[in-house]
Amino acid sequence: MSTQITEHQITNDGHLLIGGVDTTKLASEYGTPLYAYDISIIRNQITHFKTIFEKADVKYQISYASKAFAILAMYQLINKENIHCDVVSEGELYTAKQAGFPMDKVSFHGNNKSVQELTMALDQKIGCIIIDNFYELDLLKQLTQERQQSINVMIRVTPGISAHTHEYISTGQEDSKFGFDLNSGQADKALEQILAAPYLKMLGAHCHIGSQIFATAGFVGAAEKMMDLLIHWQADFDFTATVLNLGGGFGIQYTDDEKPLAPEVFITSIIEEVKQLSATNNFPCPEIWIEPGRSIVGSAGISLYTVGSQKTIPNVRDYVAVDGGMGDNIRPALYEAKYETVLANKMNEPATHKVSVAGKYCESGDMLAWDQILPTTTAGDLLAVLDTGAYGYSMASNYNRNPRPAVVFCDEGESKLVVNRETTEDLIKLDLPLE
Ligand SMILES: Cc1ncc(COP(=O)(O)O)c(C=O)c1O
Ligand SMILES: N[C@@H](CCCC[NH3+])C(=O)O
Repeated sequence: MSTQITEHQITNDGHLLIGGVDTTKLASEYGTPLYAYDISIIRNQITHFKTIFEKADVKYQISYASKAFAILAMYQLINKENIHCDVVSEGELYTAKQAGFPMDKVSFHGNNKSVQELTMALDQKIGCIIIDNFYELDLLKQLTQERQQSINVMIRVTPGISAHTHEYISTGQEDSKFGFDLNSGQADKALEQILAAPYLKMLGAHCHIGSQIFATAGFVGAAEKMMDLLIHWQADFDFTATVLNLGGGFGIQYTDDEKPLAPEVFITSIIEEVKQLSATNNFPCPEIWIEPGRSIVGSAGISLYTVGSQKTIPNVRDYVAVDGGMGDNIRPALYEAKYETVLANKMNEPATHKVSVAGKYCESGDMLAWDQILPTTTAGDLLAVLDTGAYGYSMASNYNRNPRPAVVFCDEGESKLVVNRETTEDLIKLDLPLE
């Protein structure tokens, strides 16, 4: 069984609890597949991040990377925790707005923001636009000039740091679609243009080296390069940045053999580097922003499925199929991501069988987990995939015309439905008949 589940999370009759709620009750009340979140984990993680900065006595901002999980209730939850968030699309910005999230606490990311998106950001007077490229910079100069409206900006820089993670989620290397390249001087050119633009208020620089990172070296290297950049900007452009945004990417534990560093290890090493370079260069210590996504929501969520068919190939493999798969969690198919699973209705039964958990989609690659040691599995059992809170529901699709699952928040033994299950009628809502 996963080391991440303690005896407090199991009922006497062997049912997995989440946020104090029996998962078998969740399944019968809301159906499966179902995303269930223990929201105390989200709150605690945010408090934990805050405490690290407060102990270090530096100015900081935590900006939740909402792409990890972006629904109305999530924006409302993080607003209660009084942190910022970043959005990457009109849809995320709209959801945050509808959730009543304060627009001045929103930053906007993206490597190809449309005129419509930039206009919406200006209409909503959001906190900051993180400019990614010269095309966007030109658009924003033009729009702010026409509207005679000022807006805070930062630029995203690719610092030339390779994070040791899956290449699809590595973003800080020079050869990346994101950001202004540092080595060729693009970042300096962007700064000059911003300083000359009357309505763009430059806060500082941003970088994000990648996601699911397990070592501090990349963050420390990025902090060093970014501080060098800010010091150079002060010396050569007479511009003193007030914000250094070092992005997200802090890795979490998905499987027993992964050993991620605690957030304090990452954050403390970043803070120390920034503080030390500020002091030695007589540069005012900038406000340090981070953009954690996965590390805030990942371990708070599980996906619940009902077991259906099984297939045994003698001397090869036993497959157990569930009623969801790559439509509600694309990560195993996309990144070969690994998860731990449990039989949520048989937590006290001995785990004796090695099985691989297949989804129901028409793709051989639609597997949720390989080689799981579970109790004897029968049709109707409730299977939980653990730690699916980040980039699970947010990357869900309707492939094979499967409706997307419902989402519930659980806390202190109570559950609340926060996203309805899609229906088959919903699936044809946008379709138009030929005749
Ligand atoms: C700019 C930016 N910030 C923050 C994040 C959040 O990363 P993570 O969920 O790994 O913390 C991402 C996604 O990788 C990102 O692209
Ligand atoms: N979607 C990725 C994370 C990186 C995306 C954000 N830049 C994942 O599921 O691991």
